[in-house]
Amino acid sequence: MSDLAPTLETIRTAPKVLLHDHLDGGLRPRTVAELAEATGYRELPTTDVAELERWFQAAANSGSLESYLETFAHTCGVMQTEQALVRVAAEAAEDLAEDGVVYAEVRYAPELFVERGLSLEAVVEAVQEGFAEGTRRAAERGRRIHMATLLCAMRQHARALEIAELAVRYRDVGVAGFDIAGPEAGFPPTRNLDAFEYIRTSNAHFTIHAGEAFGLASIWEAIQHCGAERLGHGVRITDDIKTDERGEVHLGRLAGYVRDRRTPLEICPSSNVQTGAAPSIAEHPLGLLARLRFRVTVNTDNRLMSGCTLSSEFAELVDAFGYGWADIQWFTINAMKSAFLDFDRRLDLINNVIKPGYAKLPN
Ligand SMILES: O=c1[nH]cnc2c1ncn2[C@@H]1O[C@H](CO)[C@@H](O)[C@H]1O
Ligand SMILES: [Zn+2]
Repeated sequence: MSDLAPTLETIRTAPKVLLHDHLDGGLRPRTVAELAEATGYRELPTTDVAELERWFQAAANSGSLESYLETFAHTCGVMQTEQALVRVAAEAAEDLAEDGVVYAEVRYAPELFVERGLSLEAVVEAVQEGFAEGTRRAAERGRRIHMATLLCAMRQHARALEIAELAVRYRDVGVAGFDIAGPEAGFPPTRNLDAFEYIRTSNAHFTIHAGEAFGLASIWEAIQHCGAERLGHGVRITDDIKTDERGEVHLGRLAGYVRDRRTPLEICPSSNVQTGAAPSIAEHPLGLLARLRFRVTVNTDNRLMSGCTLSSEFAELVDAFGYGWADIQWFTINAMKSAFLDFDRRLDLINNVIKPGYAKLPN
């Protein structure tokens, strides 16, 4: 492994794994503008591409999850046709592959794309077609990426069981799991118990956005009542970790449980700073959680709203915490171990793509 400190440029060449990325939070700014024009969406704050890019980041930089989420009205607004969905999904696969991501689970809520009459099935099929197309185009440029899909239900709507059924119905064609997203405060995960039970009894996988805008109660419900396999964000688990006067760290029972069970935390540093879940990257709880050997993974959440890539998230962590290549490989293998992919294929990616990739980094 290279002795040189990782830089944005070299991180881009290393194989990476992404578990938490929203399709409707990752559009290219130019695509938002072009799709608005093509589909007759008139609500954009501006049609100038550079201004639009700045607008999304500034508007998402709001300090609260609720106002952060308002920016999605515009991305979802331009994603109401099959063609638009195919294009957005294809570009997502291409952009991730170009950034050196070798395995990605990209999520979205099908119920947000039915305003102009698409069925939930048509939405899923369009996105799968786009992922296949983007994967093909990336391969032509010598980039291999495996794209998997997670279907989200929105916490504030009451369609979770229906979306869970959809996820199971499409599991053999690339839908790897289920999630709930949207505002956390006031919408505890237990409102959707029937959906989670359906997923579990179908031997399917799910993660839950929990411990981002709301604290321990949300994480506890997600894990102990719903049976979540992973936590979307989960950063508020630090509310159950105390450091005493001597500097010794003590885990409460829930934090201990999460660490003992190796429950993966899908941490998204820049997004957390924007929504106020963390004060800054340098003070982000990821540093403590990684030091305590929680199963930490690094993710983008919304590349458009945060103006980030997975590589830029790692580069920020390198600056803030002094991480080296061994740490980046650790986060990457953590993510690959936690993926909703068959065990033999996870092992294959770890042994035949990730480890050799880090072994031959430039030095
Ligand atoms: O960090 C987040 N926390 C909760 N919900 C989110 C986050 N980022 C995006 N979404 C929500 O998930 C939907 C499906 O992709 C998006 O439309 C957005 O409303
Ligand atoms: Zn998210």
